[in-house]
Amino acid sequence: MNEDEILSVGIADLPNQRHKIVSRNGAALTLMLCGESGLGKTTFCNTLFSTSIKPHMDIETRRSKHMEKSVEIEITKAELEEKNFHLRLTMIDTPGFGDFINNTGCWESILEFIEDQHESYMRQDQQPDRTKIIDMRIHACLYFLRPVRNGLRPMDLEAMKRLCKRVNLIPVIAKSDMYTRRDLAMYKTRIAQVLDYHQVNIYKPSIDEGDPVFQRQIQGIISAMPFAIVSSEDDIRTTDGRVVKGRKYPWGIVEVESEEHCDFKQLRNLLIRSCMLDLIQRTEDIIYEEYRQEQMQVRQYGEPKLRTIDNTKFKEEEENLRRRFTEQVRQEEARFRQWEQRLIAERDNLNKDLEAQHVQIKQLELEIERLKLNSSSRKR
Ligand SMILES: Nc1nc2c(ncn2[C@@H]2O[C@H](COP(=O)(O)OP(=O)(O)OP(=O)(O)O)[C@@H](O)[C@H]2O)c(=O)[nH]1
Repeated sequence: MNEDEILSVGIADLPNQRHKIVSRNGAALTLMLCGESGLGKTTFCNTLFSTSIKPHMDIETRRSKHMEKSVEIEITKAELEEKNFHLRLTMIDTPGFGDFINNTGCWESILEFIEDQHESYMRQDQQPDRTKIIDMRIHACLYFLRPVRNGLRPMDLEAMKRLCKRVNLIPVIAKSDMYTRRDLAMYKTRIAQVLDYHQVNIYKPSIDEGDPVFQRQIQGIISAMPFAIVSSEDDIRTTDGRVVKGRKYPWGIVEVESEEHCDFKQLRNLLIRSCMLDLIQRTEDIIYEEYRQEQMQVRQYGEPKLRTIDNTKFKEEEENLRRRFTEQVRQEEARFRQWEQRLIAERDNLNKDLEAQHVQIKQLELEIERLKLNSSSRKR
């Protein structure tokens, strides 16, 4: 054995062994895309992995989905490989989210889906055989925002308040090439302030104490939050001859990967480079654990989850149904009362007729009696 071989045995080689195991096994990453239709979720997904993972929705389907007025869950799976590292990717899209005039409670079905994945894992974990566990717990939810003057739309704030408790939440300002630099800086500050004020706990990568290069990278990612991104699946040739992913305008080219133009690169670093493991570990060790502990406090081991009727949409429907039912009962009662009064009036009329006929009969009887008396007195 030479000196190098001796050094590569034992504790000092643990990181290499770990690296080999992780490379061999690969990783499974589940990402959720949330945000109203047309904000560029599909384009982002395809730009992120430089391949057409998700097909674009055609206009007709998009229109019919709008008519259905429901939030759907759409799952796309893909296997990616880079430098012998396998990534089993699951993308979860939420078509219909925030697309209607009344968006009250539209986050409920998404929240329920996220919780169902924790629940499903917990139940499988309680089984004797845990070799075939299907784990669909979501490691990060990218929330696509369309900023407004005061930062966030109330619906986005309400949705994020709830989602941040169950998933690593990453707010993203979509289509940032639509805003001027000054507006974008203002939106970023306001969104951060609003989220902070309302204690919306968005994902912040943990800073590794040891490695200064890694620390700088993470600092860069944190300072870019909330990310303002531009996505594009098109290759554009720049004036200096480079071919880049970008969007071409009469006034110039927006390069997706340029840190001068947007934060796409920082977000990509976070998701699939520097912080992928942190996202997965935080989901398993903190978010899932919190869910498990909460559930274990309110139910017995193995007992099914209690479905509380706190779905705002259901509550609204229930309230409408109750109102309609009360109104119908009120109308039926009024109709019945009218009918009853008509019957009473008819009965009174009949009684009056009867009375009149009775009087007539009595008069006729008296007449007969009188005639009988007259005829008998005449005979005598
Ligand atoms: N200006 C600009 N346009 C973008 C950007 N990203 C996507 N788009 C365009 O926006 C349109 C909608 O993009 P999609 O990716 O289909 O949006 P989506 O959120 O997936 O929409 P749904 O499929 O309806 O949920 C397309 O024409 C894209 O080319 C961006 O960063 N900037």
